[in-house]
Amino acid sequence: MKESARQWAYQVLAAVEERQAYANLQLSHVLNKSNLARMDRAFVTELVLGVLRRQNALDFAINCFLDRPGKLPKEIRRLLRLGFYQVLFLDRVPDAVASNETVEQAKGLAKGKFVSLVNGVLRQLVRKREIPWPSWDKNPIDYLVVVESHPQWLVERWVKQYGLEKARAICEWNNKPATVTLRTNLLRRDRKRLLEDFAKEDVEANASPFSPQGITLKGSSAITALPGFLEGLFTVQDESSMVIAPIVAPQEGEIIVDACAAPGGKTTHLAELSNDKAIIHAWDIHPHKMGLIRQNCERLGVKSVKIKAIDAQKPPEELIGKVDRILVDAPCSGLGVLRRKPELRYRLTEKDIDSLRNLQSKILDGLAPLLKPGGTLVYSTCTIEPEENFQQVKDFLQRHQEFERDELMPYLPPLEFSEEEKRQIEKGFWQILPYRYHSDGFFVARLRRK
Ligand SMILES: C[S@@+](CC[C@H](N)C(=O)[O-])C[C@H]1O[C@@H](n2cnc3c(N)ncnc32)[C@H](O)[C@@H]1O
Repeated sequence: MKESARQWAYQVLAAVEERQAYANLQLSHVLNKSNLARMDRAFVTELVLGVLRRQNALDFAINCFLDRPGKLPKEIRRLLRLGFYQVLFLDRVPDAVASNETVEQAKGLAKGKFVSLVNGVLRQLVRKREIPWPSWDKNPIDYLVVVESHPQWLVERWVKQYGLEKARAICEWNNKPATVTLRTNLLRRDRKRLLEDFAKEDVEANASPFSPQGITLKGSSAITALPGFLEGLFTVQDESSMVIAPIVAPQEGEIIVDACAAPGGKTTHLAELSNDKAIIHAWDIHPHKMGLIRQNCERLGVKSVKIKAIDAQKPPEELIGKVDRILVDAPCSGLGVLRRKPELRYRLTEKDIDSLRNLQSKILDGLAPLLKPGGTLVYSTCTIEPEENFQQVKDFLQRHQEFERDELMPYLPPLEFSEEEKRQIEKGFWQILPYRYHSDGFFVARLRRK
């Protein structure tokens, strides 16, 4: 039987929902197995990420056409989400094709019992198209929950923390497709030359303002097929993440700890910035992630990294007082990267934020004694929750009077900071909101042992 992009998309969505799989990992797993053409692969990706980004809106629309929405079996709802997404959000798929293909798929689900319901609901949608969406002016919270598909608790949290307009900007940004950005491997190329290599191969790419190593790609490219991938001339990294290693500012000959390192994006950056001549300890609690760090180091030709499975809450005692710089790129709720991981918003709860906050403070406490006097501690997360960020740092400084905030501005890229950002940066930390620079959301603080 000919493989269909829609069937693969359904399968990935089922794995995300039933087995709590990560959509991006499941997509690459499934696409590697399939014999789909390039365009069809892009279509599967678009369907999966699009349906996850718009899940609440799709459910709201589907429910408008059902008498008893609660009775709809899960697999039929999943299929209808796919059908509705194509009709409501994809201009290039004709309505008739979207409906017919969805009805075809319904024949293979729930013993074909819902074919006529699926058919009826989709025909009505195509005919009527009017969905009574909540209005931004009358009920902004419902609007963000339904139209922008974010859970109520999160919307309320962001509105309280950031106000309505910013919360809306964050939610809207989370539903945009993510761009691909690369970091030039300074050990092997400079950015100008890499951009020239790309231009010769007709790969559209631009220099990023975030980092002298950063490159933004136009459109979606298969990364492993880009010129220079196998030779390790670059690595994939979001622009916000590229900001962190320069803040650590590693120097040749120093002892550096990257305490939460896997898969090694920032470890290899630290190695590049120190000309591969520092001693970089790359730790992560999960032994199975060691291979990822190793692969990245090998492909990029990095030799100065010592990889070990270590719980950063209990680091080796022999390093006490010996380390020049520590990076804690902490495990966090990841709420700054929802455009890359759209399913996360439906999985996280406020309790998760509390337990992560606990873990983060234990990791910071565990690592603090390793630093030499005058040493640098950089704490970063890819979330925008104050408890995991500003408050975490404030609490740490309360508990550890031997630490103080350090100057941050000299280490930052030359962006046009808002007044609010400048005020933060003066205090030694910076919260990047995801829509602000069209990047991932990130937080970073630079501290110094007195
Ligand atoms: C945000 S990710 C790190 C990303 C990485 N720095 C990079 O740039 O590629 C956080 C990492 O912390 C690790 N982690 C969680 N708990 C830890 C602990 N107690 N000690 C060390 N690592 C931990 C997770 O396994 C995860 O790989």
